[in-house]
Amino acid sequence: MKQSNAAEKLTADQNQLAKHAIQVHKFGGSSLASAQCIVRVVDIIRQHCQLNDIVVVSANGGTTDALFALYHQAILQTETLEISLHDIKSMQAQLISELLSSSNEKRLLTQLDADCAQLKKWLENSPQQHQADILAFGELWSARLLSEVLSEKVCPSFMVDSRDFLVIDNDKACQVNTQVSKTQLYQLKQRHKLAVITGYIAKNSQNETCTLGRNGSDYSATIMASLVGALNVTLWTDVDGIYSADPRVVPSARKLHRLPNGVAKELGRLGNPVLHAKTLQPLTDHSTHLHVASSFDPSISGTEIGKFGQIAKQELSVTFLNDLLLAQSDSFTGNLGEQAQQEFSAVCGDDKAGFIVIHQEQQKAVSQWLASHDTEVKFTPASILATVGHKVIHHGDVQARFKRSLRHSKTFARVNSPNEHSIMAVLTQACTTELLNNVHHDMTKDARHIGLVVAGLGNIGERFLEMLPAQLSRVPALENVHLVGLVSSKKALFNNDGIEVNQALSLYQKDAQPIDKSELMSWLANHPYDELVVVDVTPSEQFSLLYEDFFKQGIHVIGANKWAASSSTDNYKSLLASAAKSKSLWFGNTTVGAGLPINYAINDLLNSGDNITEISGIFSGTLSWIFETYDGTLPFSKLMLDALSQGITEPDPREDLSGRDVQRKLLILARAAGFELSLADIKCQNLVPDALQTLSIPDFLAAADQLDSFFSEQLNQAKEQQCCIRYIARFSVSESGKLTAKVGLEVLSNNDAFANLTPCDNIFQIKSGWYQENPLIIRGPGAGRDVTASGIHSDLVNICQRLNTRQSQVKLKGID
Ligand SMILES: NC(=O)C1=CN([C@@H]2O[C@H](COP(=O)(O)OP(=O)(O)OC[C@H]3O[C@@H](n4cnc5c(N)ncnc54)[C@H](O)[C@@H]3O)[C@@H](O)[C@H]2O)C=CC1
Ligand SMILES: N[C@@H](CC=O)C(=O)O
Repeated sequence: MKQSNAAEKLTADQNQLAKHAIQVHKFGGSSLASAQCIVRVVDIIRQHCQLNDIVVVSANGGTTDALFALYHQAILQTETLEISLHDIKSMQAQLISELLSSSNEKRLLTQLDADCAQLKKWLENSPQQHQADILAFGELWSARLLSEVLSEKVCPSFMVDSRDFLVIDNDKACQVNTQVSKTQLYQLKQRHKLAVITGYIAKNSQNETCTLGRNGSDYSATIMASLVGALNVTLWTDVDGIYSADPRVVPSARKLHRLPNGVAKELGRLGNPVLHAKTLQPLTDHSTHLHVASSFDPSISGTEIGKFGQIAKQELSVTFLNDLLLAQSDSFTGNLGEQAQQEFSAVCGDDKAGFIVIHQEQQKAVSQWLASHDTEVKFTPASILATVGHKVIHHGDVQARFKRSLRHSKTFARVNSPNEHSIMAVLTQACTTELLNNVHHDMTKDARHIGLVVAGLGNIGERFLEMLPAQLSRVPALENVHLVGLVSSKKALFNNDGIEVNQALSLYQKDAQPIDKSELMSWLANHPYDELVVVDVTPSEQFSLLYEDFFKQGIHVIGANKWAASSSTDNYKSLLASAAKSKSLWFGNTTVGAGLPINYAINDLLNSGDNITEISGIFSGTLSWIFETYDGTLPFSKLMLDALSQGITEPDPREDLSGRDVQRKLLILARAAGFELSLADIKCQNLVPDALQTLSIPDFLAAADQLDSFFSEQLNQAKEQQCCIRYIARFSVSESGKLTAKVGLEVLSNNDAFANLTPCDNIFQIKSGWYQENPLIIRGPGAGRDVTASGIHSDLVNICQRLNTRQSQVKLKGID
């Protein structure tokens, strides 16, 4: 969940901090089914509630079913009534005893005795008259117990029987008398205490108990939210969100992290197992957000329902309703047809073709209605299969895809819903699992939405962003990638609805806000995407220290930054282990050789069973460019400044001249080849004189001519032997397993393979079991804006291809 606003155990006087923006938390029966579940709920309340909030509860799991069974036994006057009553009482008594201290336990057991005596009386004497009163005990017991446990363990709490304030004017349509209910609720509220209120039950205008129908507690929660103007309602349940299809039937269904209100309502109407048709009704007038979250694993972000921008509006889902009736009659055409659709809240209908689709239990009412119009009707068993999405009926491509996905099925008709959020196929046979899976696949392409955050908006980051719009529009694997974050060392811009890629940098300049590490991590931890990829194009060690946290959150990383991959052996191993544990992907092909596929080649040899014995070459684009160009005509320092202005050096060129950058690259490759070593194991020749090593970057650049005499001397000596100077990296492993690694300036014959590169090119020479006599050579541009940014794009495509084929993990009832 987004916030952790823990309610400490506070006395009344300490409660000045109680916040005013009320949230409603509703816990379903499965979340309260056992003492263990209730302890989990208490923990959630401790983490997520404050004293002004409202907690709404269903009956403890299984209790409403047991009360229904009691009621039916009472009607049938079966002999098992006594035993069943005893069972239900024992279950409650056990929960009380397991959860409460002895004095409160005694008090609640006495109340339970009294309740059960009353229950018995009603069951024996007048069950039909008291059906709702009988069912109401479930919520009553659940609320009473939870509020006692909270008072003992978390904060002062009190229980409210919703029949003391919630008035339903019309039993059938469950119309709330808002004015009366609101006034009475405010009278009942106690300052500085957390209210635990019964869901599912209310009273009618005759002051009798009534129920809000199956799953009515969700409806109770949203009614209460609308009465108190709550900002958020969280439905804590046994699933971790709403999926693009029922995940028990469609394994490739993916979680919908954000659903626009209208779409959620339509899903509820058309059979979504989590959302119920009435739940969203009370929330139409103001901007309350609804969350669906798992009480079995509150750390998983669930589904948020509310007002969202473009990306959330792109989501498509598929749902179905079986056991319906197709009713065809002349009376269902024209105005009368429209009237019939409204009268029976038809699932769908067509007033030109003359049919409506209704629930089976409405058959009698429909027949009677038609009899009064003296028309005939034909009823046929039917089902509907629908694709649901924001204003989906207006999307020609979705219409065409839906039609195509149904090409092998016998479809009676296709109908657009009047609210514009669904296209329904009416079938005269049941919708099968196979059909649902096929249509889901065709409609959603089992697509996963991938959020992209770019950190580091300098030389390479800027070029990466310039290339991004064209990449997104032409590479199929990037179809569902959304740029959602831009981060520099001081500021960040985040937008869950996506940052317009064509204006990314100007939007960043205009809207970015200062950010610290904890704000950054909090945003990243709460992103609403199936997957999040962070591209690290900073040169920052600080930023690389966040990788561990990224991996713990399941975030994927593409790094051009070399710090993490060349950090200490312990840290490197721990990063690999964290990434593996949370299935995070970590790509860093551009850390060595920019866009050249050197890391891929090494991985491939290793994965194919080859043994690498030697890696050597020129690994620095900067040093390649400088030494290939340096013939004594221009001073060395002039060439270095030139390389800096071309964007091929590190932000501080001393990283290159000191050999550190090459040392890191050699370490990265040796590790990729399967060897365990650290930077200290690689001898490094530093070409920066001591006097220049500690200067600021501007001071170093101003004093760069102090480099010249050393290099001119080295060059002249080499020339005398018909040779040249190059900065070379060498790694080798002997037959006995001894590792040797060094980077430094070497004098090479002018004919050497490393001596004749195009300036700025890198060359990598690999010897292995398979490439012994004739080594594998990879050569090409190894630094620069274009090649590095395109190398990062290549990593992004690779990551997205892998992520797109991943199945989402459905969590039901907290089972891993
Ligand atoms: N220039 C090249 O040819 C290649 C560069 N790289 C690597 O790419 C990375 C970026 O290089 P350039 O773009 O040339 O550097 P740059 O200095 O032009 O840009 C770096 C950007 O990172 C930002 N930054 C610094 N610390 C940060 C932090 N803690 N959090 C967020 N942002 C931060 C800076 O504000 C700046 O916008 C470096 O790690 C470099 O080693 C890798 C391969 C080739
Ligand atoms: N300065 C580096 C840039 C890439 O890592 C180089 O020249 O290779």
